[in-house]
Amino acid sequence: MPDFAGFALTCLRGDRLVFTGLDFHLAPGGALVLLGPNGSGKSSLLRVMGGLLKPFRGELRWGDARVSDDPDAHRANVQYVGHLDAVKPVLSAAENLAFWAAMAGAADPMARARQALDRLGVPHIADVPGRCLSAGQKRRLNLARLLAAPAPLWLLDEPTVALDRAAIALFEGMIADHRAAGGMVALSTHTDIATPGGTDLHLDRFAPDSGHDDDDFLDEDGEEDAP
Ligand SMILES: Nc1ncnc2c1ncn2[C@@H]1O[C@H](COP(=O)(O)OP(=O)(O)OP(=O)(O)O)[C@@H](O)[C@H]1O
Repeated sequence: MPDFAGFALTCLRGDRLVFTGLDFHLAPGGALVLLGPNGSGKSSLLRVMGGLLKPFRGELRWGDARVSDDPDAHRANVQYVGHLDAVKPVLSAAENLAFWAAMAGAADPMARARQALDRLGVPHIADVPGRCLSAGQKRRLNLARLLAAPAPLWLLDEPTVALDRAAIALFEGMIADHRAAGGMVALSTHTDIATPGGTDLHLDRFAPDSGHDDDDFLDEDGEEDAP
């Protein structure tokens, strides 16, 4: 499994410089915990890492390859679970997951979906339509996507929001297993999530300081890059 790293990353959203000069490195089995106050850029960095948002400056590398040379190949290495739930309301929980498993090329998507729901402790929601799921059940369903449609790099934006304690424990076990198999994870959180041996990355340390001439950035491209 290759390393994943970012160098001298600068992120601009709208007309706001969010972070600048940010480096990170993830080795196989590694975990990066993104910390910082509201608005410090945790979600933005996860989107940059996933190729959903182009960095204004800097570059990402997957092993020796520059991510910007083949963004589609990079997206195939990533499973991103964000704030907005991706649950289709008319499909059952299992059908929602089977869709993702099929997209990932699973031979038997429905079997994979049911296994993933079992692992998340919610086999009983398999036939429940997405619109009838509770917030925590939806979150478990989204996290089950990590198992139903596996990828080496997990990018997780506040993954434990709405989860009860039992679900958080299950989820921590999933992360440990993923890392033990050489997978990598970057996650943002405002709470404690057990990631033994993980590295904390404090986004507020990369906030543009008062010495920056922000006009240097805004003159070139004041707009946010499209995904
Ligand atoms: N779609 C967008 N367009 C323009 N600006 C945005 C957009 N999304 C976020 N921003 C801005 O980017 C900055 C960083 O936001 P981001 O969501 O990355 O922070 P965060 O650390 O994840 O915050 P929180 O802890 O509240 O989730 C904020 O100033 C925010 O207003």
